[in-house]
Order: sequence, then C-alpha cells, then structure tokens
Amino acid sequence: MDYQQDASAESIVLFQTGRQCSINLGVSNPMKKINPIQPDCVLALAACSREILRRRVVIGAVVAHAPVRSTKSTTRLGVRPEMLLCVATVKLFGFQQRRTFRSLAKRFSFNGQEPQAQAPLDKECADFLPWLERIAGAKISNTLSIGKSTYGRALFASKVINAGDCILKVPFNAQITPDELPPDFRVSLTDEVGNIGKLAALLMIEKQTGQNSRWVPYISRLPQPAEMHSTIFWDEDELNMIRCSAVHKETVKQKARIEKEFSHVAQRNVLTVEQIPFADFMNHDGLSASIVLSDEDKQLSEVTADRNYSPGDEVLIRYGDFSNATLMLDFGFTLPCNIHDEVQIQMDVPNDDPLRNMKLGLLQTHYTRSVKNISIFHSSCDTFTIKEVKSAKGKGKGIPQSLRAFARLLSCTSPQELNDLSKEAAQNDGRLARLPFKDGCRELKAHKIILSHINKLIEDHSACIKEPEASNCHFVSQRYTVRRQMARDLLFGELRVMRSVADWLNHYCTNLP
Ligand SMILES: C[S@@+](CC[C@H](N)C(=O)[O-])C[C@H]1O[C@@H](n2cnc3c(N)ncnc32)[C@H](O)[C@@H]1O
Repeated sequence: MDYQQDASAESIVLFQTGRQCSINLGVSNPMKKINPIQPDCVLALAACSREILRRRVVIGAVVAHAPVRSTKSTTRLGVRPEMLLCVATVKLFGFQQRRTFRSLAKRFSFNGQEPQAQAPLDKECADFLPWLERIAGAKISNTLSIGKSTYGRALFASKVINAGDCILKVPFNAQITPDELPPDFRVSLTDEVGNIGKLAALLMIEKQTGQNSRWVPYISRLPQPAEMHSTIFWDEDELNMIRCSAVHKETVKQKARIEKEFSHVAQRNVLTVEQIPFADFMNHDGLSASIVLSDEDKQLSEVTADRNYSPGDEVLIRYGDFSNATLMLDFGFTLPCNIHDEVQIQMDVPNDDPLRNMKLGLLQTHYTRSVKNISIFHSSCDTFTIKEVKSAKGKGKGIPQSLRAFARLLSCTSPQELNDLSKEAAQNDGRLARLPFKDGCRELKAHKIILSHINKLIEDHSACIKEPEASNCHFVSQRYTVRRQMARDLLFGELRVMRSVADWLNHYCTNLP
C-alpha cells in the first residue's frame, strides 16, 4: 500500500491504493505537527470511531467494557489501540449498573496477602504497570500482572483473587483523553471536530513525538497492522469467505463510510473518549460478569472479579454480549461457540408483487421499530435479527414478532386482506399483523415464506463453508489461517441459529390447526 500526505490540505489525507480517505481536522495545516502520519493507525482509528458513534444509540443502558467507562451521567468510551478497533459495549440496564456499582464499592479493597503468582509474565511489559502507577500517583493493581496468552497480551492473577475483589482501578489521570491536545492545536480545531477526531490527532501527535511522548510505553505497545483482523482490513478473497453473511455487506458499508464520511461526522454528543491503559490488556470472555465500571466521583475506572482466580490464571472480562458478527467487525476476533450469535436477515416486498405499493405504504404507516435492537447493523423495516431458538416446541423466542408480522403482510393477496390487517392494527396497539391469522392456511403460508427464506440462507452458508481455500498463495499465511477460522466460526454460528429457527418454524407449521 502506498500512502502519501497532502501537506497543504486542510485535512489529513491518506491515499490508499488509489482510494482516498481523510480525517478532516479543520485546521489550516495539521501536517506541520503530525507529519508523518501513520496511515494504518488513522484508518483503523476511524473505523473504531465510527463504531463508537453508532453505539451511542444505546439509550437508557449502561455502556461499558474493558476500555470503556460508563457512569450515570456520561458515557466514556475507551479506544484501545488494540487493532484500534477494540471498542466494545456491554448492555446492562442502568439500574443494574448502579446496583452493581454500589455492591462493588462495598468490596472495594485490594487483596494483598496472597502468595506470589506463577503468571506467564510478558517481560517486555515488566515496566508497564510501575510506569502507569507513577503517572497515576496511585496503586493500580497488586493482584494482576501482564502476561502472554493465546490471544496476545493479557492480564493474569499474580495472587489469589476472590470473587468480589476489586482487581484494578485506573484513575482518570492515567487515561488518555483528547483533553491532552496541545492548547495551540486545540484552539485551531473547529467545532466540527469531535472527541474522536481529537483523540485520533492526539495519538498521531504522541506517536510522532516518539521517545519524548509521555505515553511512549503505551503508544509503543499499540497493535501492529499485521495483528489486526477486523473484517475492515480483509482483502477481497478473505471477504469472499463471508459473502453469504450480512457482515460482508456491513463491512463494505463501514469501509466506505470511514473513507468518505468520517470527516463529516457530527460529534455533538455526550461521549468522552479515552484509552484506559492496563485495563485494556484484558481479553474477552462472553460469559464473564466482570466489566469496566467508572466512578466519576472517585475519578477512576475499575474492574471487580466475578469469580475466584488462582495465581497464574488469566483474568477475563466481558466486552459485551456480542455475536461473532460484531466481534469480527469491531474487534477482529471470534469465539468458537458464541452464545450471543445472531443472524441479520433481510426480507423485501418483491418487486413483482401487485400489492407492493400498498404493502409498503402500510409498513410505513404502521411499522414501529424495536428500540431494543442495538446490534451492529442498522435496522430497517425489512431487516430482522434472529437468535437461536432453544426449543422447537417453545414460543419461538429468538424470532422477532416483527419478522412474523412482516411475513403475514407479505402473504396477503388482496387489498381486502391488507385493509383487514390495517383495521386490526388500529383496534389494537397500532402495530401491523402482530396477531396470528385466524385462518390456519394463511398463517401457514406466512410462516412458509420465512422458512423458505431461511432455508435458502442455510444452503448459501453451507455452500460457503464447504468452499475450498480461496487461493493457494494463502496456504502459508498465518493471517489467512486466522481469518479463515474467523469466517468458519461466524458461518457455523449463523448456521446454528438459522437451523434452530427453521426447526421451530417447521414445528409451528406442522402444528397449526
Ligand atoms: C482489549 S484488547 C485485549 C488485549 C490484547 N490481547 C493485547 O494483546 O493487547 C482486545 C484484543 O484482544 C484479542 N482478544 C481478546 N479476547 C479475545 C478472545 N476471547 N479470543 C480471541 N482474541 C481475543 C483480540 O485481538 C482483541 O482485538
């Protein structure tokens, strides 16, 4: 890849194999200060930042994770330079978080009496915690050490840790925020530059400052491009492995957005962006109950153990309840069997449906979108998220009511039927086709529409999985091996979800009166 800079531009401009992406800092010549820029860093950060902004729609929920702070009043999002994409959110209801926080506070004490650990220490990071504690002017952890795991750096118990122990607390003054931008630089930034753009600028400045940067121990441990596996960085062959999944489309969309729109993102928001050194060395376990919580009063972020750990155990936290689709796009990894897997499916009113316009009109009038949907994808009236249905004989939890309603609408063949649906909606809660058709044949027809759509997707996924390796030249590439496995984790997870939904639909159809 070739990168150049446009030193005269009002923006940081990167040219990547003919395409151009820019981060407009709105200053006359930012290159004076941050030249030369690190293109991979910028692009990745942009990717990360887009995600942060979109996630903001989580209203009334606590958003937190290793590098993310959350409090009642503000949401602070951490940008771990890990692939510069490691931004995660955890969905917890506000009251849960407050309660958790109070109970955590009671147990807020360091465990300092246990025997020394046998953790697999990362010698290159031996000086990291002492350095960070010097900056913080406070103890950050005395039960954790930085070591090496299968998934890069990780934090390990260096002493016995009991569930409920506070294992780390990183004061805000040891976190990297855009507030640190040099005043003259900050003054020159226009209002259009939000926190994420500022953080990007700060990182570039710090990187450029080299050994003189106060953050050098942290900056020097930023992930290298070769370690980044977000689908944002996948090449065409690699993306082809997941072409049957909605992640493919979402990746293409996000890439385009990053390159084209990042500079125009209005960031008038309540986010505070920062990076939380040390805490963001923790790897993800989807089943962990530990998250990063922040206390604005005490001006620190902390993590409490959700279980007992022996010395040498890796200590994990949960970044969020994320499907493999989200993990691979936002974080660049997947889990072999992810309980949070889900599948995004899109259903349209066919172009050749004679009632198409009437159906679209009704959808527009009656459709109310689920506010609970905080998946990585943008909802539209024809996009639905299905989850694994635990029992084919149950109520079908995992299949959204909106999908079944949509299918009932699709199955209508006369204006009269549509008018009846509309009337019924008006008599109830206004939502269209939420009740099963009284006529079993019509209900069957509607559900067969979904079933046939899902069966088609199952076929596509199965074919995708069976496909031989894309290219011989990849056979030695570790990168390709990692990404191939990610693709398989994704597709197998989606297949599991879709098969469970198909089983339920088959059972439902067979048992209709
Ligand atoms: C917040 S960082 C954690 C620290 C990181 N391992 C390091 O080397 O600095 C998140 C990154 O760690 C890796 N990671 C975390 N949890 C993982 C898991 N359960 N499986 C695979 N990779 C994981 C991924 O590369 C992810 O992007």
